[in-house]
Amino acid sequence: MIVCKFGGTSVANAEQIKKVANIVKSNPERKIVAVSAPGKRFGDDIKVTDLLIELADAALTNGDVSGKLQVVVDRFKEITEELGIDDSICDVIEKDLQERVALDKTNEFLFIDNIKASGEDNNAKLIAEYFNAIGLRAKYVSPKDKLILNDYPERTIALPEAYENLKDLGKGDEVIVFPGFFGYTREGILRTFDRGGSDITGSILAAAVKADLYENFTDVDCVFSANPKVVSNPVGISEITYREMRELSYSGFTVFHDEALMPVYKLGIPVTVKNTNNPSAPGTKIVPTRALTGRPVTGISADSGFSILYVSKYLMNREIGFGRKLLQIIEEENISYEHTPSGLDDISVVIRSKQITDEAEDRIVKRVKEELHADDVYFRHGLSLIVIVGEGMRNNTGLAARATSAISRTGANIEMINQGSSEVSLVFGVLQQTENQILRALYDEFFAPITVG
Ligand SMILES: Nc1ncnc2c1ncn2[C@@H]1O[C@H](COP(=O)(O)OP(=O)(O)O)[C@@H](O)[C@H]1O
Ligand SMILES: N[C@@H](CC(=O)OP(=O)(O)O)C(=O)O
Repeated sequence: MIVCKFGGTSVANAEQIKKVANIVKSNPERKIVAVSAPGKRFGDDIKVTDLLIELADAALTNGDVSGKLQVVVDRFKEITEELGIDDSICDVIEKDLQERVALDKTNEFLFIDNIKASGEDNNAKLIAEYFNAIGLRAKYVSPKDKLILNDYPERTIALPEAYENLKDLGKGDEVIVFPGFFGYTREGILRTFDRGGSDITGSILAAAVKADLYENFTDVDCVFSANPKVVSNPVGISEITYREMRELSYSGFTVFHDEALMPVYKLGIPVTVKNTNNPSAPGTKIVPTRALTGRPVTGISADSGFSILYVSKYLMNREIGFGRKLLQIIEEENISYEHTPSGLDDISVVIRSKQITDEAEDRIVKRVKEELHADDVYFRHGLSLIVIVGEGMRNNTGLAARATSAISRTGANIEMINQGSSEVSLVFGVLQQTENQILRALYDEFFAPITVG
């Protein structure tokens, strides 16, 4: 059995949904289809999820609820009309949105989740209806009582019972259309995953039914070795390991959500990233292991929005428990960290900036000074991480030197370097404004064709 996930761009309008139906029809193994909310139809279009967030904000601040609600309904109306299906589904969608907007707003976070999830939920209903209208027997299945999640405010994850509840999905005659991005707690409270989280739903479904393959359909022919929006015509990747993909997707390869790897990884289910607009292209296969080719680097990713906490103290290396106490202060602010490169007398903690408020920053600096008696403590913001990833890097000496000289040729400064102990990644912290320039320089260093001249 194959589980497929169709991203927002693949279900953005009627034309795209018709392509989805053709893809599903062309292989009877495609029994489970996870769908996102309608995404961007063109460059500066707005995703339905973003329209829904605006609607939720308006509902919380007594803004223009009816106008914003209508914009969402109109998106679905347009799709319904162009697909030529019964437009009564639009009344269902409108009523559903009105009910959600009227929900309890005591917990704003959960209220917003409820509104956001309607994009996927209503799109799944609409797509199931379209499949049936064209003779592809299909059934919408709600995540309610099936995709069980942990409780708010923990970071959203599926509980083990979700896999048990979903294990028989797809065993009947119909194609299952399942909304991505959300599930429910044991008490029936709706929660969403992080943005881009329909990839996670697809992976959970693939693991639950022990699928032979998880196909992730998007709008590019494959995963490229660098973001195609920054590097022109990057090399495509035909095969990549889970570990490489995890490193790259956490740090900028938005094409596949990093949390979506875990459920399939545990069972060794292969994943392919394919293009809805060009389904015959082979795509990228994500696999447990792969033969190492000549090229040591598989991909280079870049992501902005990082901060670094620098701490220095003379003889830090002799002080038992210094690192633990420092990380505990960060933990007590409910902040997670990405990397902790260190020297003899200094340590840096790399954190996603969106987690740090001004107040938390002041408290951390004060506590590190007073409780750990550090000589120097400060935060730097506005940083990007550039991550060079490749299974082949382990056996390749001189790679770090090549990377640092390529960066230095751009004139940019390196704020932090970290090599993961798995040795499949090399991380550079740089100033945000130098990110694209460095990414292109590193791409040229490791991927540009060698010209003899
Ligand atoms: N290394 C990469 N390879 C392919 N696509 C990438 C890469 N890095 C970023 N992207 C972007 O990811 C986009 C696809 O992801 P996303 O927008 O989430 O699609 P979907 O709507 O299918 O979920 C591509 O259009 C591309 O711009
Ligand atoms: N619609 C949600 C979930 C998702 O996965 O969307 P997409 O497939 O468009 O990345 C979002 O925008 O975050």
